[in-house]
Amino acid sequence: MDILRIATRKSPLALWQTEHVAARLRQAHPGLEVALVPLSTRGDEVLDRSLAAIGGKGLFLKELELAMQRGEADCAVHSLKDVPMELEPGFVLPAILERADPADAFVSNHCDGLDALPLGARVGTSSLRRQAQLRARRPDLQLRDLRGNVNTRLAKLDAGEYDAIVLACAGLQRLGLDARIRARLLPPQWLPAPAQGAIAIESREGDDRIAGLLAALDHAPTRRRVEAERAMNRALHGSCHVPVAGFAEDAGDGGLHLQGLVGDASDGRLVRAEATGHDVEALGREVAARLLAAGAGEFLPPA
Ligand SMILES: NCc1[nH]cc(CCC(=O)O)c1CC(=O)O
Repeated sequence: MDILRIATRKSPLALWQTEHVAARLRQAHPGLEVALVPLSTRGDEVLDRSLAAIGGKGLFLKELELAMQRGEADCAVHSLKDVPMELEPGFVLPAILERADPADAFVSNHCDGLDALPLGARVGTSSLRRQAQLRARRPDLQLRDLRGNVNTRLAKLDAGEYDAIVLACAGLQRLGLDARIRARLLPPQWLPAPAQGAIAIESREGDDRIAGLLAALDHAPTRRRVEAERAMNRALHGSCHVPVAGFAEDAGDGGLHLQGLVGDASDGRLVRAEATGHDVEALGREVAARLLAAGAGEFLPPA
């Protein structure tokens, strides 16, 4: 009997996403045995410093890729927003699942939204992208670091360390925590991370049997949208060290509308750009070029 082994991180959200992929694969391929291979990654272990500070592209991917290289797993499940713009050589993404809610969530125990926060309120997020957009809208807020998995972050909010925190709606919904979402932070004013809300499956390049099994879960409209967002981010040399946001949606005529934003997490200056097009790579590069023409280069690390 055929068996497919899926490498996964061990956080509750990663395990939910991998169980979801496993269930979809069993449904698509009756008779296929699907097993999980849970692994620790450096991104999960280093909680005391910000991800931007410890650096290292693909902090959440490395150990999973090593397991695939050693032949201990056939594929790995990721949140696509955590996958670097350039994959490690020798790996591919044969499946990108239909996108869940891409929006960021405002979570608080006493306020209904960002504008309702009292002057000088404490807001927790370690994401430079979220910090820049918070500063732009509310320069008075005190921004505080907040790391750890979704449940850890909620526990710190509940313990009173923050007046509000910002998380991805998709993660909260997957964990059955929708009730914690007090407001959705929405485009065009607030943009999510490129590919937020999309799950991707990675496998070894040239492993056509595995890629063929995984491809049954690919959702072409989602792939187009997130590829436009990632092409923009790639052209800006974006990573978790850079406050870049991007969001593509269907323009109606088979084309896509892509909005992008680059900001400064320390002073809240933002540069925005948008464009519409059919070629996702060209569209991503076009929005990146417009952002740079509008001065985004000042907020980006030297190329
Ligand atoms: N950076 C961590 C991370 N990676 C993916 C998600 C949420 C799920 C998704 O975007 O698909 C989260 C948590 C968060 O940002 O609140």
